[in-house]
Amino acid sequence: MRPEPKLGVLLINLGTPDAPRAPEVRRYLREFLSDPRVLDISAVGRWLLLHLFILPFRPARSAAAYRTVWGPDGSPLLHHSRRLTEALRVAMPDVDIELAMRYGEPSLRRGLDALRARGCDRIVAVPLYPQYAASSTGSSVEALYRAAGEPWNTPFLTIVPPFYDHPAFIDALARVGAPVLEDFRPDHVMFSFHGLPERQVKKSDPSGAHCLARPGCCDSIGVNNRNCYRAHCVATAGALRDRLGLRREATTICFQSRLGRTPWIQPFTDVELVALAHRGVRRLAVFCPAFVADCLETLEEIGIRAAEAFKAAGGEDLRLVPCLNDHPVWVAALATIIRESAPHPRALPVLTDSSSAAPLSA
Ligand SMILES: C=CC1=C(C)c2cc3[nH]c(cc4nc(cc5[nH]c(cc1n2)c(C)c5CCC(=O)O)C(CCC(=O)O)=C4C)c(C)c3C=C
Ligand SMILES: [Fe+2]
Ligand SMILES: [Fe+2]
Repeated sequence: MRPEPKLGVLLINLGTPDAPRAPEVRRYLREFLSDPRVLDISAVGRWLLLHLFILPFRPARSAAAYRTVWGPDGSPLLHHSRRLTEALRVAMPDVDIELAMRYGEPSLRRGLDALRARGCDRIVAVPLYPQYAASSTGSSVEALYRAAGEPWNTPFLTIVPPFYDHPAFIDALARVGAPVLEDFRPDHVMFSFHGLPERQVKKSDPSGAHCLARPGCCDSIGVNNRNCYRAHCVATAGALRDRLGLRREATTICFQSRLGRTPWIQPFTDVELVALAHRGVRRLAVFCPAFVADCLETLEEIGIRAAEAFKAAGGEDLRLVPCLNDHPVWVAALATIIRESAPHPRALPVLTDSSSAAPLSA
């Protein structure tokens, strides 16, 4: 008798260094920034940029930044991702769940092997990036297909698509954020997303004529910008703003964490912070809805550095709204998102001798 297909879930996040020290950060950055989807320039250009300009200087600086947010359980990104995995195991006791990272450990290969060892031939993979970017989602999916294709008996994959406007995701963001806004009483709310080179946004536009071609190109999603990271971010921010009942004028959408001299998508978080303070905003709350887990980019870049910059420009206080992490509403929302994508063994009617309405042979 054919065994019941066993479903496994693989949660995938970006990855993080093993320790907040220059050698470990260098190893992490080398793997991350050697990815042609991240530094999408010629192989020679990437090698030169990495080895002449980034790896000699950035690891020490980034390691110092990591040290300011490193906890007793290590990197916040890994810590929160592990806790989410544990909580999801409790919420979905009928499936096996593993965590994997695109770069570093636990690797995609390790996660897939662990699921296979437990008999999971069908795997639902969840890239934990709400908005699509070729350098985050695309890279994870490409590496997943490669790793899944290595063994003799390949698993059968279903990949959860970007969930940037999924009502359960938006609702979770709102439920985590609302008590913070209630307590902090900001006079302005910022939605700060990870940035992306403009070139990468344009490459996701199959027409080559829509993305970043005119102001407002990201205000709605159609066939040409359906994979546009910036349009996904605008959709997340708009849905969250509406769900929280905020006025458009009391909010700002912006993009943080740029690297190098190539043009990155605008407006920039560090510029907007100062402009808001100069316009008289005193209390600023910041959501980071591109990240489901708190990490260096939220805790250090916004929680520490942006807060200092805002106050130096005349602001009174900046409050970082925590990421979804392992909050119970997010765990429930993620379970919903996964169940909606999971292949149901009997989702499609199968015609067999016993189930077919008409006899096979008249
Ligand atoms: C939200 C999804 C992410 C996209 C898209 C993304 C693109 C992207 N990132 C870099 C460069 C760096 N990012 C770094 C950290 C980092 N990036 C993301 C997510 C996305 N990146 C996360 C979750 C983190 C935090 C990891 C952690 O350990 O906490 C870093 C490393 C830190 C540093 O040295 O500043 C770099 C570098 C590029 C170039 C890029 C797209 C082209
Ligand atoms: Fe990044
Ligand atoms: Fe766009």
